[in-house]
Amino acid sequence: MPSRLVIAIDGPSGSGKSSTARGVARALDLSYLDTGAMYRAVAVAFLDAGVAPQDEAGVIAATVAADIQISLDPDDRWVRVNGRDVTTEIREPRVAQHVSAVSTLAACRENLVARQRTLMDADPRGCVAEGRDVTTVIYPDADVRVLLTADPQARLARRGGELGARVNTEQLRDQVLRRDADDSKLVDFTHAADGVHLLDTTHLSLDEVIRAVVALAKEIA
Ligand SMILES: Nc1ncnc2c1ncn2[C@@H]1O[C@H](COP(=O)(O)OP(=O)(O)O)[C@@H](O)[C@H]1O
Ligand SMILES: Nc1ccn([C@H]2C[C@H](O)[C@@H](COP(=O)(O)OP(=O)(O)O)O2)c(=O)n1
Repeated sequence: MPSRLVIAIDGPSGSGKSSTARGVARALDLSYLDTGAMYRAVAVAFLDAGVAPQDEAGVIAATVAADIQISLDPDDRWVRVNGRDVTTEIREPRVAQHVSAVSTLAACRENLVARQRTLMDADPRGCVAEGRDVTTVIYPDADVRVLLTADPQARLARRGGELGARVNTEQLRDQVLRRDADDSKLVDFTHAADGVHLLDTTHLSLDEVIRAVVALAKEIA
């Protein structure tokens, strides 16, 4: 394996990106970047500032101005925006409902992509980063690039298992299926680009998925 290793993982909601990326980072002793947490943090920032989701100029201004601090430790996840800890808040349904207002604006993506590249380069050991455009836009030169997929039913069941009684069936479908449809407007995370390994996780356990990605990393001379 190279002395510095970069692993890029993309996929739709509930495909297992975060859990897989954290497991791989632990197994290979690498830093971990949750790029989606940054989109979610910006959503909190614009909502806090009273900006309406339809106000594109307002959402862009809130993105550019957002001071985002994020942990790169797979065992200690936290994110702060404009000085406030929003680790728990970014997982709330109101954030999932409005985060696509950020992800569907090219200017917001450009701003976050530049920060994400810098964060991926911060640790000399290397990094495992996950999101929607890590394999294609943020780090197309990554040593290992993986696109995780899973049937919609499996993804709904996984996200439902996480959120439990906090959401009803309609809210769950909005969080997973509507959000994926909106999020795919500017990035393609359903087809594997050239050189990207496609891994269907529908019938795999989390451990099996982690082992498959670690094996890909170990294949590198
Ligand atoms: N292969 C898998 N089999 C079963 N459950 C999984 C698998 N991968 C992830 N999960 C579970 O599904 C939920 C969503 O996973 P997560 O990693 O947050 O997905 P994503 O980051 O793609 O939205 C978590 O509760 C996680 O433990
Ligand atoms: N690299 C990324 C990461 C996330 N996003 C967007 C798309 C998602 O709706 C939000 C939140 O991403 P997150 O990975 O937390 O979402 P899931 O956990 O997969 O449901 O951010 C993106 O557009 N590009």
